[in-house]
Amino acid sequence: MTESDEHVSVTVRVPAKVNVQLAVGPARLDGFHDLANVFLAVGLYDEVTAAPAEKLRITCEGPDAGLVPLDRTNLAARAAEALAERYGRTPDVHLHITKDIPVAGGMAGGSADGAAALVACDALWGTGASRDVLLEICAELGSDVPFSLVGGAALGTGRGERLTALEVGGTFHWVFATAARGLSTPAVFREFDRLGEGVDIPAPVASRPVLDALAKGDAAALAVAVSNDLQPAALSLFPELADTLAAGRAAGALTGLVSGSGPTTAFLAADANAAAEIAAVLRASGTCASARVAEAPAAGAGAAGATAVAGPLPAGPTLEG
Ligand SMILES: C[C@](O)(CO)[C@H](O)COP(=O)(O)OP(=O)(O)OC[C@H]1O[C@@H](n2ccc(N)nc2=O)[C@H](O)[C@@H]1O
Ligand SMILES: Nc1ncnc2c1ncn2[C@@H]1O[C@H](COP(=O)(O)OP(=O)(O)OP(=O)(O)O)[C@@H](O)[C@H]1O
Repeated sequence: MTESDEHVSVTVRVPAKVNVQLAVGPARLDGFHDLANVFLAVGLYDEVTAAPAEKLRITCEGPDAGLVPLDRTNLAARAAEALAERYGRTPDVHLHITKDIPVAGGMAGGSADGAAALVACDALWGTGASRDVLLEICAELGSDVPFSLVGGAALGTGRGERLTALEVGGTFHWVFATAARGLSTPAVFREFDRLGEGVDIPAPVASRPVLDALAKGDAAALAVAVSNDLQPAALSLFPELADTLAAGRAAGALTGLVSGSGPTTAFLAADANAAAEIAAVLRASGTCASARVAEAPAAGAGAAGATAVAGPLPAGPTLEG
């Protein structure tokens, strides 16, 4: 950084996700599960701003900021360290997270911040990492992180990190009901294993009706086709979610399902008006902490337009000066 770059900062916007299909295979020897994971990026966003600093520092603002770790376990910090290590530099960066994605909600909030931090540091440091290198680092950080980089819709195979982009033929209107407490992703996978003991679990396969409904932008067809193999495990650990699902369906949702490992519940609506109505009914139902509307698909952290560079501040006299 030269002196004139001192005030440069890079801000990257990154979306949450919902899984419109989450087919889970048996536990692998490494403890992970093979998936057929159909990701859809939705318009609830975190922002990560990277600015030069003497050493790695994380700050966070937003209603759930108190739940976010500010040490090196934060996925944004891990992303900065991974990129710095790869290019032989020090991760001398201040990462500020503006958090709007529910924490520990099954919407890949931490993964989103990891992907956004990677893109922001790459731009701030002028690293020029290729998309393949960024995707490789994302996959090291976590199974959901590559998707946060690409956004849109994608099929994730392996543990969910191997992505194939999917076509989306229209806008989908969603409502997300957040819960008063979080669920741990490893705990939900463990519960999946416990519930499946003695059962022959087939290898996961992507659902043709899900892919076709996405490609056509057909909400009614998608509502019939969605599935989440982790839902019984999430409901087993968090039985009250059944009340939220019932309330959203009664309010006119085309379908309701647990988002990923939960406990956020996701409701598909016929249009924007229906989504607003379902959110209002859910808020009044007493079965959730909050209800938010969001449209899909949304662009990922690596998309053109997701990155904004600010500064350097203009030289010369200030207003006071
Ligand atoms: C539930 C989903 O959010 C659906 O998109 C993801 O599969 C979870 O992705 P993630 O939070 O990025 O997960 P990771 O950080 O990679 O792994 C956290 C833990 O979740 C479990 N895990 C995760 C992914 C996977 N395919 N199989 C697993 O069993 C493992 O116990 C792992 O230790
Ligand atoms: N940047 C971050 N934002 C939120 N949580 C983070 C972050 N970095 C690390 N964490 C840790 O990760 C845990 C899971 O948080 P996160 O919001 O990513 O859950 P999630 O949305 O359920 O994840 P996923 O859907 O990918 O399984 C948190 O409880 C927190 O301890």
